[in-house]
Amino acid sequence: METQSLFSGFCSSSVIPSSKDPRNLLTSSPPPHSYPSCFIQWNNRVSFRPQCFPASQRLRSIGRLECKNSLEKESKVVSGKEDSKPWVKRKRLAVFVSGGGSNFRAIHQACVEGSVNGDVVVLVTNKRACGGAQYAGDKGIPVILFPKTKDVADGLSSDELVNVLRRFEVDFILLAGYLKLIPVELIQAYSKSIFNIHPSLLPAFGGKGYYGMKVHKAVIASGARYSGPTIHFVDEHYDTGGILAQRVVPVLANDTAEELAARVLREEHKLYVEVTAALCEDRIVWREDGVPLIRSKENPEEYY
Ligand SMILES: Nc1nc2c(c(=O)[nH]1)N[C@@H](CN(C=O)c1ccc(C(=O)N[C@@H](CCC(=O)O)C(=O)O)cc1)CN2
Ligand SMILES: NCC(=O)N[C@@H]1O[C@H](COP(=O)([O-])[O-])[C@@H](O)[C@H]1O
Repeated sequence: METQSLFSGFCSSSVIPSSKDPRNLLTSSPPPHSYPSCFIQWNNRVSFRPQCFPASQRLRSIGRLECKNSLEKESKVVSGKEDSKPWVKRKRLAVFVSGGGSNFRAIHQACVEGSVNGDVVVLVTNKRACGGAQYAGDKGIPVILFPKTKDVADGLSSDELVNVLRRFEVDFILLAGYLKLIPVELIQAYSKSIFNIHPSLLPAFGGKGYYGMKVHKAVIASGARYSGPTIHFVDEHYDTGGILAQRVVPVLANDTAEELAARVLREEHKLYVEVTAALCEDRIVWREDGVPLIRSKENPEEYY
């Protein structure tokens, strides 16, 4: 498999191509001052745009790129984890963030440590300098800007994003603090394969306008005695997809929104790793009334 033809992605130490010809995408020569239009450049970091690759050049498989100053080589995920669960293909994950990305980091670390039978192969964000994008860059995970807006002219369109995620052979999409509406094109392309974590017990305190601290302030103002994270399937509206998992935390009488947010976030990290592990082990099942359940890893006869 020709490395040059398959180069894709992001490396903070990437040596930028001296020409648009994909075969010369990787050189050891010093990067040109201005990058070809197919590369997204910010904070001395670069990512790629799909125009780099002729439509005929389908990327068959993309291991994790090891960022090197010399010629980069596409490398399989060398972790020995591939045979940790030989009966279940390691899943390829795309994570979408808009902020600090603590849920993204928890999921990535669980993948690296082996508790999740998967790999984060691409990060998608609408905020190029957010903490999640910084972390991805440090870990050599390709970063993609989405959506394209007047302020983010180098963001991808919905169709471009679908194509790029297909090229990365993404199995599941995990939203983790992503604050833009996922378009119907992506939902149709990844049916029952897009998940979101929301910081309240849906259906309460969800929908347009309910994100971040706004959620926790509303919970406290309501007098609710309990809150907690919800992980749900993503449909075309905010927070209305089928609920897959929840955890409950108390709301204390003197809680500030920040204290409640921190308590919920700690549970989010645990819950998202647990659900992602189940996803990557094909343990999601559908009850006859259409409610999604998780099959227990310890006791396959039990569901929750
Ligand atoms: N198609 C879907 N897209 C998204 C979903 C979803 O369930 N279906 N979940 C959200 C995440 N989310 C709650 O979990 C959420 C995010 C943002 C908003 C919101 O009101 N956003 C504002 C804009 C905020 C900004 O740009 O800073 C808005 O749309 O006016 C509500 C809920 C991710 N996408
Ligand atoms: N409605 C969407 C929403 O409010 N999502 C929330 O944004 C935070 C992202 O934190 P993180 O960037 O540290 O993972 C999380 O608390 C998540 O539940």
